[in-house]
Amino acid sequence: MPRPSATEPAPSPPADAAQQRPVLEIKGLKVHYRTTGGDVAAVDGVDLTVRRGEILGIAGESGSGKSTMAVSLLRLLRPPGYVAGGEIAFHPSDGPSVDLLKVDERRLRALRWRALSYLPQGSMNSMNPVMRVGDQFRDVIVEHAGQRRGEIDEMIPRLLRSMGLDPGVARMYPHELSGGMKQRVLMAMSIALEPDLVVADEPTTALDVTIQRVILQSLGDLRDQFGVTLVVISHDMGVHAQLVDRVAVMYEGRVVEVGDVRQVFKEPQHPYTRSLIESIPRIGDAPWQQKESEVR
Ligand SMILES: Nc1ncnc2c1ncn2[C@@H]1O[C@H](COP(=O)(O)OP(=O)(O)OP(=O)(O)O)[C@@H](O)[C@H]1O
Repeated sequence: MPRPSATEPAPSPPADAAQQRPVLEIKGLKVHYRTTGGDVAAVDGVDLTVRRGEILGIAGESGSGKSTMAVSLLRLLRPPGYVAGGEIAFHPSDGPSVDLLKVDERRLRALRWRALSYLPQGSMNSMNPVMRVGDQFRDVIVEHAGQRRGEIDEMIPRLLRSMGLDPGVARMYPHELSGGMKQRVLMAMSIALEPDLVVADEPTTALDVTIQRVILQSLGDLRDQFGVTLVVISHDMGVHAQLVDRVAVMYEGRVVEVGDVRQVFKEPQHPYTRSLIESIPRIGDAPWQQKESEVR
């Protein structure tokens, strides 16, 4: 095959090749915080691949670096944090690959919501209190995909229904919704523009147990119904046992173990993983045993 000349753009890979590429490849990521006592290495050389169509869990106790990694890959890291090294290759299904750490702000804005969505920790409290839910949807959709304006009124009820919410929720204000409803509204918003990847940081924290189950089910639906790839960050190993395909365990800024979730629960390789698994409260069947029994 002739090589493209310097003036000719390189041919894009065929669509099926793009589908087979991972969504995200993190290599040698280092993120530090400057403190008066010296630099803290919050993320200390992480390599991690997110495969297309999977739900990847990121586990680890508070302080292990999970959120720092999430905000870094979305380029939302604020001082005194800074990226000390590494690269994050993002491969959207309908565009060229980019290094999220180097891409310019304009391109990054174009990727947010459309290709890469983020549900930050505590995002339920980030909704605008004086705006109806439907208007908050419209804002996101119009700002990031103006040309779809005509479709919006049809899209919002469909998205709300897909997350098990009544379309009437669009007319409500955030204070009229429970925590679980708000979380589902945000999840519906996160997939409005059909992104390749959704990163959800502690999506079930601060919700009671029954609502947690509903949220986990809805997160699973995002992947099963919409084909979204998900990264779910949670300190709660029970969440990983019930939801994810693969889990990466972080400890002191490093990924100490990554693998198929059942394998990791069955035969944890790292002592830290073992201690995380042992710390799950057991009432009757343990969550990962439930998952296995559901398959049988
Ligand atoms: N603004 C900051 N200044 C200094 N150190 C920070 C700052 N933010 C986080 N850190 C440190 O970085 C490390 C990783 O924190 P990070 O919040 O990423 O962990 P986490 O696993 O997401 O925990 P949590 O779930 O509690 O947020 C911790 O040692 C934390 O103390």
